[in-house]
Amino acid sequence: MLWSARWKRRRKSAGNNCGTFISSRVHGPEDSQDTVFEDIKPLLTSLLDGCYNVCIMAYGQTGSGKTYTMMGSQLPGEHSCTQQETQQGIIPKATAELFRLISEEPAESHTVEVSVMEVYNNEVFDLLARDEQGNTISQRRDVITTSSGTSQVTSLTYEPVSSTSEVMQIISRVLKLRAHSPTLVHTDSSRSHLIVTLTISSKSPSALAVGETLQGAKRGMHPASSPCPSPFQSPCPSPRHSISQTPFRTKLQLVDLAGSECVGMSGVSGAALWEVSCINRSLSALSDVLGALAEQRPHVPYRNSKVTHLLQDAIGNTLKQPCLSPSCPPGGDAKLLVMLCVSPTQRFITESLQSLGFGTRARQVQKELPRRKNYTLKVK
Ligand SMILES: Nc1ncnc2c1ncn2[C@@H]1O[C@H](COP(=O)(O)OP(=O)(O)OP(=O)(O)O)[C@@H](O)[C@H]1O
Repeated sequence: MLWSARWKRRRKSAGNNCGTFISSRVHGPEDSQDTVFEDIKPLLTSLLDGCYNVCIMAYGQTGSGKTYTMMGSQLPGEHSCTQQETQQGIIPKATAELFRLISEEPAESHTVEVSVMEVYNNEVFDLLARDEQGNTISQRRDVITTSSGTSQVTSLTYEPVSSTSEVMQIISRVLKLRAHSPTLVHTDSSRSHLIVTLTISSKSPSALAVGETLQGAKRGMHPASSPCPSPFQSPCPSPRHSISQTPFRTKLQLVDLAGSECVGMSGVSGAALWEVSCINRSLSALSDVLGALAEQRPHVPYRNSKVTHLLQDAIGNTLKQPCLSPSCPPGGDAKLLVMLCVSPTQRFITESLQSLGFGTRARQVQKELPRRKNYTLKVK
């Protein structure tokens, strides 16, 4: 597991006393969206190899820049192309990179489907559901644990997509359904966790054995006999196609978490108070899960909250179909990158320290979890 911290652009200079925290990478206010994305890019190659599910999540207090980091500063269509590209966040950039990688593979070797969910007040909503007239609506769904121990959202809508613009059009359409409300800290605060999932399926693995090997060599893959590389360096060798006739599926989950919030500062009351309580409880459940993984406790409380249950596979479970490569770790892997968004102002020092504490906990997760559980987490 790896985490990066991002300081939101500050209006005026403000000191911080967070020097005792060690991070994998810290981005300052001057760092562009492109620079931030350079941390993400190497993760994406693993998706096509079928070795890993990848999850990138933004965590931080309300108003600290999670949506800006994940989505960018405006929705598609609001500005000129060039401006749009430079200010795009991780979701559009990762989607574009994924389709670029797919374009280097043999034609029609991979298909992609998108699903978009929000977790609001500890309930999961499918934002791609449609009513009888075909209009997009938000529909409540259940999360279940399958017999193989993985989590699954029942009746979730998946839309096939073949380009970045298609994905972004879908996202911009459904973002209007996401719960937002103004608080004293942030005038357009997201009140839910947003989860965009791109599911990548191999279409015809048996027909691809030769082409895949050539593409692998082109992309500089390691020989099949070498050990699986670090999750943030280069792709895992993928002899899966030539060994297995079974298509594989991997998931890229892009998560914009709702912000942690101090009720006194955000000045909410009534229904909004309930929202804050649900947000804070789910974030604390996420922290508990990381704590349990870090301490290698036999029980990890994934089911204490819908968001942890939903992200169970991404945080610590195996791929549904373990990688058959002799060089991959048994049971497959999940790769999780946590982007910590931190305010530079002294006023929010308590919240900033709390966010950095979350990152520290994420880093404490051990490299190898007990084999009995059959999963592995990578720590850098
Ligand atoms: N790195 C940055 N550079 C410039 N502007 C930024 C940056 N980060 C955030 N902002 C701006 O700060 C404001 C709050 O950011 P954003 O909406 O991303 O916060 P958030 O963490 O998602 O908040 P919430 O959890 O309440 O939804 C937005 O107007 C956004 O454009």
